[in-house]
Amino acid sequence: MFIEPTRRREPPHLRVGWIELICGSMFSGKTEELIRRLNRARIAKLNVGIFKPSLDTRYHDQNIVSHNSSVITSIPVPDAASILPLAHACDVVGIDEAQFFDSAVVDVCNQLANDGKRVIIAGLDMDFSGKPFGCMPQLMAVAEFVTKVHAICVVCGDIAHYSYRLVPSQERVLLGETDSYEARCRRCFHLGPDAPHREWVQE
Ligand SMILES: Nc1ncnc2c1ncn2[C@@H]1O[C@H](COP(=O)(O)OP(=O)(O)O)[C@@H](O)[C@H]1O
Ligand SMILES: Cc1cn([C@H]2C[C@H](O)[C@@H](COP(=O)(O)O)O2)c(=O)[nH]c1=O
Ligand SMILES: [Zn+2]
Repeated sequence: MFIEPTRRREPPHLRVGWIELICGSMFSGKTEELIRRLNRARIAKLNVGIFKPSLDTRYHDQNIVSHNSSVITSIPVPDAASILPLAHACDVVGIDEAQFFDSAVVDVCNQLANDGKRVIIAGLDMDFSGKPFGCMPQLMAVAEFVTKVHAICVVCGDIAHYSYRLVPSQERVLLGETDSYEARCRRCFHLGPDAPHREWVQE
């Protein structure tokens, strides 16, 4: 488990910020981990701002919802630059679905951290074809802390780090859940549609 660096309450001109990146496949717990860290920052009575790309309206316009139904309210923004003015008064800035943001998201995170804010940003590191997604590689490079979380392969039960697409679309952006994606390990990802899913085992 990630142990948060302590944030002392220095005067604003002495504050040092940083970037924490949470990455992994779908169903790996990125959103749960983001919500956990943001809730703890709120318990510490820090001013927390939470943002997501307005493109992602899967469950709710404003809420960020994990696959396990943890919820936190966020501000949907059309692009990364829109975060800066909205985060002005924040001590901690949370950002979900980083892979959908434009390339300015890297500068935005750097500016926020340079301004003394703790930035916690979560996103898919690979798309459905196993290629690095959007600005995630750049974010990994500039973040002080990178946490890679893993799902469970629904085919064989091993650790999964791929998001396998179950529908034929080749579009990079295709919003969806278990209807269109499943978590798979390296071996089962490459087995494709013929992967033999294990049966449920009754105790
Ligand atoms: N294949 C899977 N592996 C692990 N967790 C899964 C899987 N399928 C569904 N889940 C659920 O998804 C939750 C994680 O959801 P979430 O934080 O939204 O993940 P992410 O943001 O990485 O997609 C887990 O706690 C678990 O309840
Ligand atoms: C792999 C992959 C995923 N997506 C979409 C599917 C979901 O709507 C989000 C990821 O959500 P999560 O919080 O990580 O579960 O991204 C996509 O558009 N393209 C892809 O290749
Ligand atoms: Zn597997």
